[in-house]
Amino acid sequence: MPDQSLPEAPTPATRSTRARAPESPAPAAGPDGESAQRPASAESPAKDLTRRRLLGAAGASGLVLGAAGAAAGYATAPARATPLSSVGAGQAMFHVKHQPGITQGLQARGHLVAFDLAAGAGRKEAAALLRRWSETARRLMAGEATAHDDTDVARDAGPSSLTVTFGFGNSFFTRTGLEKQRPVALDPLPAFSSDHLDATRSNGDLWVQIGADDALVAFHALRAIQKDAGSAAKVRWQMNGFNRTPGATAHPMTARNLMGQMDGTRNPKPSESDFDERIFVPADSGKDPAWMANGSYAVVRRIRMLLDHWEKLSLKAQEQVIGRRKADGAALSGGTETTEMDLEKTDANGDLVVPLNAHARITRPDQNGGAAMLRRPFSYHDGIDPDGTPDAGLLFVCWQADPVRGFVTVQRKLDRGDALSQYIRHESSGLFAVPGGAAKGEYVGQRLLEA
Ligand SMILES: C=CC1=C(C)c2cc3[nH]c(cc4nc(cc5[nH]c(cc1n2)c(C)c5CCC(=O)O)C(CCC(=O)O)=C4C)c(C)c3C=C
Ligand SMILES: [Fe+2]
Repeated sequence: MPDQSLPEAPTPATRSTRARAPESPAPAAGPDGESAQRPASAESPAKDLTRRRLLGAAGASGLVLGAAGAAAGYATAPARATPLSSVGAGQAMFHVKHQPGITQGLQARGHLVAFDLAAGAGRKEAAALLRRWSETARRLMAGEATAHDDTDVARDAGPSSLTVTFGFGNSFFTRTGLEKQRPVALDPLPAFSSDHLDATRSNGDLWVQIGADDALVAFHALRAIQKDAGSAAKVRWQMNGFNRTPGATAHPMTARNLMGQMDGTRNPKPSESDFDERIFVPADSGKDPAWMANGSYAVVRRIRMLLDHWEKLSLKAQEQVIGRRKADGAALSGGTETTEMDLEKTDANGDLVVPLNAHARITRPDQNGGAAMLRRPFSYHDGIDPDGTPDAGLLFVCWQADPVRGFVTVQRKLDRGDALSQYIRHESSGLFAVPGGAAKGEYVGQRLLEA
């Protein structure tokens, strides 16, 4: 399927009521020369530039649309004179080779939600649901209203880089009688000794990841997805997360987590030659079902950070736990954030400067038989426990072509002796098969549900 990541030039039929920014600024370079905060996009820089120009042209040519060009649902809106900011105008495409929300840069706001099919709902109801969800995702990602009963929550905000991503859990295949189509890769994750998992907040038949650079846009999408579920599926669990707001700082480009570390430095980059084979299922993997071509497997872990404990450590001790400097993310062996870590370097006493159990040492692909994953997390904060402990941490979402070769291999290693493990607690877990993007006229998962 062709890469359809470029939006079409707006026509009266496809126009949104939301105005475009005159020109979105080019993203500042991240450590890899791409923007870590905005497009860590799989689009080529040329395409991305073309897209920005297109969006810019729309603004420049006065495409500030009112009732005449309105999308359904906002048809009675008065003419809109206020152009969107570059944040509001950011737009991810729905009809793309790989579902949106995997290679895009981190978004400021995220919702993860798992659903279980209702009693009596099977393959037919699931297909109808995925069709409704896909249409809602397509519309909202384009900055349009929902097809019915839009709540108006996001009407002034533009797409704000909204992405909606859909996945299937192991139990989905039993519920729908599609056991023969269940990927082997969806076999349950092994238990790890450090797990403190809450089953009620783990797994689920269906999983939806929503991300946007505006909190109202993200909530609007969450609510629409929930309402679309109707009587076919009910929410099993739901989690809210956040990242730094785009534009808040030009440097560092790599986001920080709630422990204060720069997190994401060594993520695989779309520009690397083995990126696709590490992250996405090929058409002919020999082990995945055909409907998973161009898809990926998402491992989701709610990892609480034991911040009271962590924050008592000295800066030096914190840096030894990770093996990188807190201020600039550079390896303890020296240089800048992107300087290759020297695993052999010793100090005057002959001790390794990057300790043997440092998190950034033991998670490296070259320490794990090449295992790699694309980490795309959200931080979370769900309030403060009665004893004053913050319920905060990382909604760790990682993407890979093979979860056993990726997440499981690395987590097994971490379980055996990661310096970070005494400062975190894995509280919930999910593994989902995320099919490739829907072609025009298709819905996500159609190749599974209508095979
Ligand atoms: C099983 C996989 C991983 C879990 C779980 C995990 C949790 C976790 N990590 C941090 C902070 C950092 N992680 C960093 C690097 C890093 N972590 C993983 C995997 C898991 N992390 C990998 C594969 C890597 C990259 C290794 C490499 O290729 O070199 C870093 C260093 C900076 C960076 O490269 O991103 C930090 C910091 C936290 C806080 C956490 C749980 C809460
Ligand atoms: Fe990590």
